[in-house]
Amino acid sequence: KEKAEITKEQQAFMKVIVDSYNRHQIPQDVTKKLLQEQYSAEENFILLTEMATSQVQVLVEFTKNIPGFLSLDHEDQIALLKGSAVEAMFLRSAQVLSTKMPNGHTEVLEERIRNSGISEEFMTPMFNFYKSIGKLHMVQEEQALLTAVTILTPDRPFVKDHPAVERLQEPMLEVLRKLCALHHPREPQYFARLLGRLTELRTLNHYHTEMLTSWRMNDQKFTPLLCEIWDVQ
Ligand SMILES: O=C(Nc1ccccc1)[C@H](C1CCCCC1)n1c(-c2ccc(Cl)cc2)nc2cc(F)c(F)cc21
Repeated sequence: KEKAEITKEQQAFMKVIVDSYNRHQIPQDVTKKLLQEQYSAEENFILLTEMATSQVQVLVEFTKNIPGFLSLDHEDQIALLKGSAVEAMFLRSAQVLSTKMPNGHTEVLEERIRNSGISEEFMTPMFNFYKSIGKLHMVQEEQALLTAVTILTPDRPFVKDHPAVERLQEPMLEVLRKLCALHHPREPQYFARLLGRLTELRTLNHYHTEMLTSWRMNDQKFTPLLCEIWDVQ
């Protein structure tokens, strides 16, 4: 009989991660701002750099609460954060877009993003990803754990002690697997589909530098933190 039920310690472990994820939410003001009006490409770019900078700070706080993360080699901690920040931002963006909104708001939000200044060629892969995340109807615990699993990806560039990261990621994947079975009992493949989204997320990683440098405006300015995290400037 498969160990289906979530044990007491797994519940405690999950609570730490979900509480931290909820505490470290990006203020939904990016959607409020975007729903207010269509900004120029310049204004949207500034909004993106502000949101992305605060998202990285929030991501660091969230990651510090992942059990065992702070006992990893310090350089590996940096490599994991640097390697997952862009994916965490796209994952968060997808979750923001798939949040239930009043009638018509999602369509307006989508329109504003399409006209934000991102060049046309990146719209399809980006919105395909957003749509595929939306179709999963993830519950909050799944979102929090999926973000933690993304951060604890052992094969990021420059990670030295892979096994140490795997040892942290494995219990997370185990709890996530049980959560998926619990919340999506009629979809036995749900967990596999969820992990498949992480592969799609990596492809967005490849595009992100070009998405930024091809933003419809000249001499894009980045914060020092974003220069660190995004391979720009
Ligand atoms: O801010 C953002 N995303 C963010 C959210 C949460 C945390 C950090 C960043 C930007 C907006 C986009 C429109 C201009 C202003 C920034 N954003 C993106 C997005 C991010 C990076 C690149 Cl390269 C392209 C698009 N996809 C989004 C989907 C949403 F539902 C959405 F609401 C905001 C979204």
